[in-house]
Amino acid sequence: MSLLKIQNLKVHFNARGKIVKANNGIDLEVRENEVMGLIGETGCGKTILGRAIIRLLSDNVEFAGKIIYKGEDLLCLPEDRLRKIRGKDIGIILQNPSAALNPVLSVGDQISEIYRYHGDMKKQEAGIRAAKMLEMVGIDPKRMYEYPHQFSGGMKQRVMIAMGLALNPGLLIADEPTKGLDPATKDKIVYLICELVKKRNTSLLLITHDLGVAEKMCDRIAVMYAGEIIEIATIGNILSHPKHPYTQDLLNSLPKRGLNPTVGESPSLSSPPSGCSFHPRCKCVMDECTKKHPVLVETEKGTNVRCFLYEGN
Ligand SMILES: Nc1ncnc2c1ncn2[C@@H]1O[C@H](COP(=O)(O)OP(=O)(O)OP(=O)(O)O)[C@@H](O)[C@H]1O
Ligand code: NI
Repeated sequence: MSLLKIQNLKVHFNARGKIVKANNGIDLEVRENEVMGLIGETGCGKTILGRAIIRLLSDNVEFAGKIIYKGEDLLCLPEDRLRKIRGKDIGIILQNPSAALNPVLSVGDQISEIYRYHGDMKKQEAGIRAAKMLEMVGIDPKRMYEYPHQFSGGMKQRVMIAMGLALNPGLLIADEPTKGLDPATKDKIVYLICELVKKRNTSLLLITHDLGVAEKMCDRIAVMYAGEIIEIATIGNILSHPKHPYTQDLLNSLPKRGLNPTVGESPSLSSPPSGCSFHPRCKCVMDECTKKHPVLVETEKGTNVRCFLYEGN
């Protein structure tokens, strides 16, 4: 069953007269109880997509398309309705917990605030709930009176997870939840998120650079390039039969496969190359790739690819 269905989503910024097409025609579905990974190199539009779902973006932005959550188009909702959905139905763990946490509020108060705002709870009751959430993410509830600067990177990330899941959302969006953590802490955080979303029947949209993390956590993967999705498949198929030349390059850039990153620079989102945005860097480039824009086509059940190598097959 589909929980979130994004249809032809366009998120364009007007940045000093230039139109930055950060998301340019995204089609993506997240099913119930599914972990969907979103991968792609820096600047390709992953964070913007995560934030667009709950419209947590700057004012210089224009949207088009649909973001259907449980049958309702979030793009049509007024701000006050959306504010109630944020956190309650859709939780988000923002990139960089140090910036996302309030330095002058204790971690307990930051979690309590969520319950007081959404659940209309009294201070004491909200405090009890906050302590339970801390315990759930493996933090001694006695530490609820401490401030973010007293916590390590991994602990701050645990607090973010507690906040993201506090109201038991149907969907959790986690933006680079393991970034900057050492390998052992990373593994623990990955394990914790996986365990919690399974236990609570929460779907997860996981944004990550790290294919190793995606491999451990995801059921399916959507690969983004220059504001578009260029391949969607199960994690098994992505790892064993990557179809798009860019996905193949991404896999080859894994340390265990020789660490060969894609040559060339990622394209400008305000003036992308003609035809397929990836053609200037593509090892399989053909004549038509420079002229026509490929569409996302199903190559086999459950695998969709945006590449002329597979069109017409
Ligand atoms: N407010 C804004 N105005 C103009 N352009 C923006 C704005 N916010 C983001 N962008 C542009 O949108 C593009 C996508 O950014 P985004 O943060 O989604 O990338 P990302 O894939 O999450 O990268 P990373 O992996 O580094 O986090 C970038 O080129 C960025 O410069
Ligand atoms: Ni990002």
